[in-house]
Amino acid sequence: MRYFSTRDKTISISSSEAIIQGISKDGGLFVPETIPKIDNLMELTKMDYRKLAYFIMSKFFTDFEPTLLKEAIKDAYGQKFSLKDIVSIEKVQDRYLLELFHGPTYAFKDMALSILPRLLRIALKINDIDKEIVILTATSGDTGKAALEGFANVEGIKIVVFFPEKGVSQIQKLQMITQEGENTFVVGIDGNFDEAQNGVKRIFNDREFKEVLDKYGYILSSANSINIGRLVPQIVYYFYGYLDLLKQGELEDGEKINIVVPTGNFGNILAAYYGKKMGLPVNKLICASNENNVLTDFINTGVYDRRRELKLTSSPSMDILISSNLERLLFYILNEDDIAVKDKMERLNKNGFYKIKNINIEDFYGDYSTEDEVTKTIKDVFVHYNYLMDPHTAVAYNVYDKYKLKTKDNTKTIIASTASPFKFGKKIADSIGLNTLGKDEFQILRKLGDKTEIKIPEGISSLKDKAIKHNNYCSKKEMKSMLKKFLKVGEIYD
Ligand SMILES: N[C@@H](CCOP(=O)(O)O)C(=O)O
Repeated sequence: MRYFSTRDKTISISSSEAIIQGISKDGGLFVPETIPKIDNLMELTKMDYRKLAYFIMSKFFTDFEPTLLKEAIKDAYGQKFSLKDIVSIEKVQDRYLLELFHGPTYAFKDMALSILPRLLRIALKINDIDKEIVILTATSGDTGKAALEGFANVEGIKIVVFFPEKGVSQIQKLQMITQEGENTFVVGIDGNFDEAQNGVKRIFNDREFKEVLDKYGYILSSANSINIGRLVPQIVYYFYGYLDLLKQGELEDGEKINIVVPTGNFGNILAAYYGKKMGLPVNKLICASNENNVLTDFINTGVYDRRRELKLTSSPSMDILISSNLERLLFYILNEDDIAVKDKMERLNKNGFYKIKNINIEDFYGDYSTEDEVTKTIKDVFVHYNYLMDPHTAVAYNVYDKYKLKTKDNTKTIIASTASPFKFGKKIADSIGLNTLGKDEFQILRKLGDKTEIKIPEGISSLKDKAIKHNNYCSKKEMKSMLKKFLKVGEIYD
């Protein structure tokens, strides 16, 4: 399988090269030359998560030696996940919540970032590269910790995470700044996620700086879903969720489902889109946004317009106005026209918006939730169904409620449940009516655990006593110099 850039199909590289590069040198994202097809789903119901992961990933990562890929999958989806089945499906009201947060950092990002480090190391060997990889990551809260956890103490790799200092929850911040590992570097920036992501992309596109890094034996890669090595592992759990419902007799073979995804950078829902194109029987992909509803507007009007104020909400991982992975969807809805994709991306970069005439995007439905609707949903679902969900999942749950009201569509529906509620303790506690006045985050978490009789995840409660390991802060303009300081590269280090 070869991989093209969404902006230049003459760029054709292997899957291992695409995983190493992360983002194409022309700024585009790598897409597979064809999307493999899967039929006879009933056959796959016999597979456990790891076997299914291999079955799917091996179709995309075709230059990976089968035994090495199997070994990477076995190591990745092991004891770091609290469930033998890695994910779980919970029926709440009339829908199925696909819980993706039983990994080491309690967010769905673990599903891919548990294996990306292993894929990267194999990819380096395939391409006979003996340089040190510097993983550059911009996070709005969940990716950062999942990347740090995945890459910490991995030989030959350094992991650098930039996060919006004021744009993540207290637990998300603590998870990152207490990260151990000499090869880890965490920096809070004075901007928002989009500025962090733009800063990372600027560094990726800085040819001169990359030559300097090369002189010091470094090459850059990405842990964000712009990396195909992040996207492909995220396809697996949508098949797994469908097959689990098939096994349970909740679905007939071939019966179509809707999939609702709380969406920010578009990597998670795009994985479901790939699943649909591969043959997963999907009716609608419901893209659920918070009040940063740039994607809702795009899906409904064909206009992508980031010229609006970025709102800080209770679902910080979705506080994004530049959804990077939408570029891959554009590639398909523009009939794989790389020139057209390049033009739209340049317009977005220069003018802040672009328009797709006669947009053909019937695979998707878009809507959003206000903060008040999120609060009400968290409370109502807890009170009526005794199910506690995090704010991102509540966005998806509420958007699905509105979808059903509007369309009267009764297709069975999976909702991606993307994070543990205990990463957002104050919001959840306030939503269900607990008194949090004058209490610190850990007192609130204890109160929340007592009230709901849910055990606080060990990795969250233990943060209370963890030492702060990273105390770095910079302006969005100083990201490159912070990186140079960490890597000890550049004139002063020559
Ligand atoms: N929601 C993300 C933002 C980056 O998304 P990614 O899927 O491209 O890593 C976060 O939590 O950082």
